[in-house]
Amino acid sequence: MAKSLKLEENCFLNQFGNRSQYQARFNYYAHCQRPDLVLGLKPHSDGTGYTIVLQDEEGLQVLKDEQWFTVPKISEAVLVLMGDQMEIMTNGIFKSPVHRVVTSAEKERFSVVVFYAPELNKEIGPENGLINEECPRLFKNMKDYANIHWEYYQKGQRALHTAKV
Ligand SMILES: O=C(O)CCC(=O)C(=O)O
Ligand SMILES: [Fe+2]
Repeated sequence: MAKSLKLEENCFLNQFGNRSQYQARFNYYAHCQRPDLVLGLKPHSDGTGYTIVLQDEEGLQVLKDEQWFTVPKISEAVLVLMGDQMEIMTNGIFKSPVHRVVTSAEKERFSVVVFYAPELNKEIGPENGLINEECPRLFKNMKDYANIHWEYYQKGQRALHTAKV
């Protein structure tokens, strides 16, 4: 990811720190008789650096231009979703998408999700190499963004605006 932005190869790894955190969540979505009324998971963006998703059935949807797009099921493929903290570190270049999980009347669904986040109490912020006259700094340096994200998540809101300059 750093190379794709012509940055020093370890720059994001350095921001995550030596004690960066991996957390795994195993999700089970039962089939549901009223998928028109019931979501598996409400719309949100992740407060992580990035998130790795393995799904056995379709159901995950990503919001783009006010439309929901279903992530296709590709066997043996993992999906990597950018989280809010990568949006901050890339000064808004990599977008942390709003996503949700819908239910199905026919199929149950399992997913394994790994959340990768910077170490606790580690300051992160936009890479200097991505800030210039044309692209001014969009985000502040922050510590423990995941905690702020969680407070907003519980209210069904995004937290990214709290990191804006
Ligand atoms: O179950 C999934 O595919 C995604 C779950 C998810 O978005 C999350 O746990 O944050
Ligand atoms: Fe998520």
